[in-house]
Amino acid sequence: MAAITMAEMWTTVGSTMASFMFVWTIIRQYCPYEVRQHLEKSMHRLMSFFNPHIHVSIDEFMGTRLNRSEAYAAVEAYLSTNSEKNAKRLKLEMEKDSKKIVLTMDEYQKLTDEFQGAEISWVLRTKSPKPMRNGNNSQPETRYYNLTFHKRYREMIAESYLEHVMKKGKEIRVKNRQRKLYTNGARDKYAWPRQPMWSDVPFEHPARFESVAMEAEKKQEIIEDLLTFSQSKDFYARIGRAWKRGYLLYGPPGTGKSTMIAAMANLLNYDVYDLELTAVENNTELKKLLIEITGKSIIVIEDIDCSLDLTGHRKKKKKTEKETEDKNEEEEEKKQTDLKNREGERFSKVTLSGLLNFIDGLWSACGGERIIVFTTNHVEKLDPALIRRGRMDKHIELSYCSFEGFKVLAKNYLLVEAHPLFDMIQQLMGETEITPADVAEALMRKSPREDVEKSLSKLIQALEEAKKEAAAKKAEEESRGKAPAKDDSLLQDKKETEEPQSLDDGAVLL
Ligand SMILES: Nc1ncnc2c1ncn2[C@@H]1O[C@H](COP(=O)(O)OP(=O)(O)OP(=O)(O)O)[C@@H](O)[C@H]1O
Ligand SMILES: [Mg+2]
Repeated sequence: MAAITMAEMWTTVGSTMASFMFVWTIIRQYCPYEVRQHLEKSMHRLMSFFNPHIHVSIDEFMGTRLNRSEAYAAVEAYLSTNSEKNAKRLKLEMEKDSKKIVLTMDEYQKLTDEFQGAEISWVLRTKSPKPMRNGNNSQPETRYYNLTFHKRYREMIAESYLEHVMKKGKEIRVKNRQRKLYTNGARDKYAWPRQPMWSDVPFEHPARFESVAMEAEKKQEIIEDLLTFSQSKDFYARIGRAWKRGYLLYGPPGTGKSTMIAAMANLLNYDVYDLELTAVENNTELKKLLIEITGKSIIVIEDIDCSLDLTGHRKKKKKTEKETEDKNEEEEEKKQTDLKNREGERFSKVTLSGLLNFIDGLWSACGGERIIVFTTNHVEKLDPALIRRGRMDKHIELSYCSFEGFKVLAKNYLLVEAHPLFDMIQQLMGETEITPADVAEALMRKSPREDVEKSLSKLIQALEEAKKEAAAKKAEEESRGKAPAKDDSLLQDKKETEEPQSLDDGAVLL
């Protein structure tokens, strides 16, 4: 008897639900949008009166459809790890600028999360946009995440959980994003519509610190320095300094300066902005470029000594030299006008002070978390003001290959850690200088038949040649040294008339 009553009850519930759904479908179809909205709102109000749960919605777009909400993207990333493990209906997505495919929860899939003892549930829903006045509904549905939790956790969710979701979500997005290599050199300034200040390509350099030939201790010190910097947001805020750090990489060509920059970017997961100073017209343009640079980036100025004449040295003003100086200035002016007029000639007015402002003036703090790297083959040519600590905080010399450096390359290129020929290589390396680039070239396999022994022999040959060359050069220098040094006095005079100039240098002509 009871079973029959139960069955009857379910039939009644079922038919009531069916009637309700039927009526609701008719309402949805035939009721004007405003009435429907009104009914929905009233229903929500009625339900929330009895419901102990709080709902928070996070829309995909803010204001216009063009702005995808940062919060939505962060939630999506945060939930992606949870979805991969727990959701049954997933969607595969590959976001613009992301190097990884992401599995996100599908619409109406529910996911639960736990935080400080609270159970939180997330659902991805869609909502139809408001129809236009003419009744057309051309806009697609928009998505939003709905977050539900019990009202007793209200404060905790608002104060800690949402912050936790945003932080974790942003971290995941940074990890998954496709890093970029930007350059300012390839822009046509007169093109219309205007081209962006920086053009970019995906940054895919494979260099790693493990493969950089360098003494282990020195390498470790650089790695620690970089990691400490990237984790010191609070420290920099506390001491009142912009969150940035300058590195000066110097050494002969082929010693791994550019390779190290790529390794730095890969270690920290930063973008790289390769700033071509010769393509920057003036300080204002430099400032504009700087504003566009986002955080988590390495700004690189390669061969700073060649980029601009930024040494800041100028002739001493002696009274007796006044006339010559005037004449020189006239000539210089003429030279500049000639250059300006020459078709296609670039005229850069980037000054040393402009560059210094770029590095550590008021403008340097915008964007946050950035590393500035200068590379040069001639550190002695640079103005001390440019590379003093605080601007270029860490000076790293990359020099000729040491035996320890060679062992890194041998392990990397030949997969060997020891070999009978190593002793001979060590001895030769103590007698002559060879760049890591030359060692790498010798160790590079040129045919499938080349084995370890052959590669090491090629290196020994390269070392012997380098030794011979160095001996020949030394002999030539010695023979020149014996000849009367006719230019020495002149050189001395020149040195005396030069002195470091203050930073208010004028325009520099390229
Ligand atoms: N320290 C190193 N460790 C590993 N490989 C190196 C190292 N130095 C040079 N190489 C190899 O030599 C090549 C040239 O090196 P890289 O371009 O980094 O030199 P560089 O110091 O930037 O030279 P330049 O001053 O001419 O710009 C790289 O492709 C790399 O394979
Ligand atoms: Mg280089």
